[in-house]
Amino acid sequence: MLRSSSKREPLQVVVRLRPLASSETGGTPGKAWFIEHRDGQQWVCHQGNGRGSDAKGSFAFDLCFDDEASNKELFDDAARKLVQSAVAGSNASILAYGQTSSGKTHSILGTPYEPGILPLAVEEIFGFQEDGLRAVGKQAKLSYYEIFNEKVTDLLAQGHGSTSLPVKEDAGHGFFVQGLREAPVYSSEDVLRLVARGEERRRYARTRWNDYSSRSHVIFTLSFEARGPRMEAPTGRSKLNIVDLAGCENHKHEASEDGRHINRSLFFLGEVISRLCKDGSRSMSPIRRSLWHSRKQENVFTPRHGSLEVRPSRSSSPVRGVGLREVRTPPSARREKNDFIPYRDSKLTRVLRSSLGGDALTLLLVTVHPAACFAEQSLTSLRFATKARSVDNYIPAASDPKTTEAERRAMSDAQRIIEGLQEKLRRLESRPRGGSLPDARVRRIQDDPNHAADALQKELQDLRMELKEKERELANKARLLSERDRQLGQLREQLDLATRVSERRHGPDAGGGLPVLADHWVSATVPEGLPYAGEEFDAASHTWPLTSLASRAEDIPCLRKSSFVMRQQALPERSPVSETQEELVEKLVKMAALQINTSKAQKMAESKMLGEDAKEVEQLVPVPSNLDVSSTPRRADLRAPRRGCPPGPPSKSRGLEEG
Ligand SMILES: Nc1ncnc2c1ncn2[C@@H]1O[C@H](COP(=O)(O)OP(=O)(O)OP(=O)(O)O)[C@@H](O)[C@H]1O
Repeated sequence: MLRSSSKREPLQVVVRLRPLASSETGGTPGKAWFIEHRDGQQWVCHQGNGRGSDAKGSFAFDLCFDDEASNKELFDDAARKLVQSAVAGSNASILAYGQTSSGKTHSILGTPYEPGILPLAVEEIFGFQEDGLRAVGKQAKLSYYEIFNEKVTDLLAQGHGSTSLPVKEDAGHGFFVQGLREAPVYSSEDVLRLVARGEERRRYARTRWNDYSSRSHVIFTLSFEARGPRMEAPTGRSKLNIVDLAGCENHKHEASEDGRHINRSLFFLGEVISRLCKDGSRSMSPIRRSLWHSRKQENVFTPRHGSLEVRPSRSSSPVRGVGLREVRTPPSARREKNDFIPYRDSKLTRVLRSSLGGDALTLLLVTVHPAACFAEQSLTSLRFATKARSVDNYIPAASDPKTTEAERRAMSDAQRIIEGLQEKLRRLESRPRGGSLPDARVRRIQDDPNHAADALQKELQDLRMELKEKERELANKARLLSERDRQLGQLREQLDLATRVSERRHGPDAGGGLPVLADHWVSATVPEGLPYAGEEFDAASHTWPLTSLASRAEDIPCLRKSSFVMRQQALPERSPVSETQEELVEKLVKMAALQINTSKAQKMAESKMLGEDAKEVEQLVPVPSNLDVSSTPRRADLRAPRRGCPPGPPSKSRGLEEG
């Protein structure tokens, strides 16, 4: 029911073989894998090609890139459209998975001579318009963090507070990293500078197979907020995640503590993927699926060229010639048995929740090391990739204007609550009879098993009803929210209209929507020490000129000149301010205070990171929640804003003309 307005989008899986250096063959000659285009599909094939004991089979994928493919080709053919979708308003994720040294970081970050997916994506986002994202009414924020040994570290921040950040869950955001820095970015230079800074903190180490091996999962997130010309509150949000997963390692060779953590978190990732495979429909042909079911008892199945292949078992089989090449439960059976997806088992799967079975368009890039000595690990990666092809994500119909942000949020809330209840139900169903129940209940079951069974049955039924009730409640909530959105839209239209009427009355030269206000001082009760206070705020009189707001209009989207023009010279000496206008001013001042304070704080945090001015950062205080606005005209006191001045009372000598 909740997914009716979403579009099903399977995970897109692409495979890349990296070039093989002669020093890397590990004693085993040659390349083990090659790419073949056949039957309108692309295959990664093992050199053994199905013959002899070396045979590993072939795997079909959406796209395969051989060792001659460049990062640019990879980006153009596989990643560019996801990046564009993220800017347009859908969530999108690009995940790089593969064994250590298979080329994940090379594909994601690249080199100065061959930029990878990340820099190419940034170029695509900020470089396609002269005015970057502003031209399309978007603002972007960047976060960059790593998960190392189950600990989240903010790569953009410094100090103790930035390591071991908790991953929390809430109704509005789903899983999120608490306390993570989100830096506003306006150009590709901004992003790449911060990424370069983050890379200095990222954990790399020399391993047996890679001189510069990533020891952590690294997550780059660009969040986009859409804002209309007059609407200060964001009207839409989307995210682009680019994830460079740490490489899986073979325990025989690498038994380090880090390696074990990496393998464990990748195991949980594999578990989530396995549970999400509904029926393996993309990895299994109809013939194979029916054979699977008919031969369930015998368990004979090898994924090879989409056909069934019978192979002698490695282990002893009771039936000669019908061996157990792979013994697996069909995914559909697993799914029926247990609909619960274990996202909570690791931090990695929590933060990737929306990319796996969630609401993001997802590209899984699986990198393969072609050396024969890595054939087993490559095979594991290719099996993982095959499984991932049958995972479906559900993309909200972003292009449908009827699907509001509020509805989308309500839907994901509902989804989470349902998952929680399903988990509760599952636990209850799988609870061992007697053993783990409290003593009193055990006694009751022993005394009267029939009655106890009825009671448990009833408990189950109640839970199911609770689940249904919650679904209904959330659907109502979604309806209410969309109604509220509609009303908000109407109010905005009314405000628009009022502004236009005002413009007509006072003429365009009188300064747009609120001409009579420009000549007034707004007295605002703001706590002392507010970071912007020193620039435009008279701490002694607690007075803040609206003219300074107008001069900041360039920086503050809510005060863009197009929507809030003030030209003091053209205005009458004194004009009355109506109550409604007063209210409007109060709102604008509040919003401006929040905006200025936020951007200031972010800039200061950045300065602190650079170690430039730690004192100023300490002076940060919370944005005031109440601003008392009075409309007393005080033209004689008007002063022009003083950009870049240190905190303190403004100079009395400056005149209006300087504005
Ligand atoms: N497509 C490619 N073209 C040229 N060189 C490559 C390519 N892919 C990988 N390499 C080289 O192989 C080495 C290992 O690659 P990389 O560090 O990207 O592997 P990785 O999968 O990220 O490893 P780890 O998981 O250990 O971090 C690097 O020296 C890299 O430059």
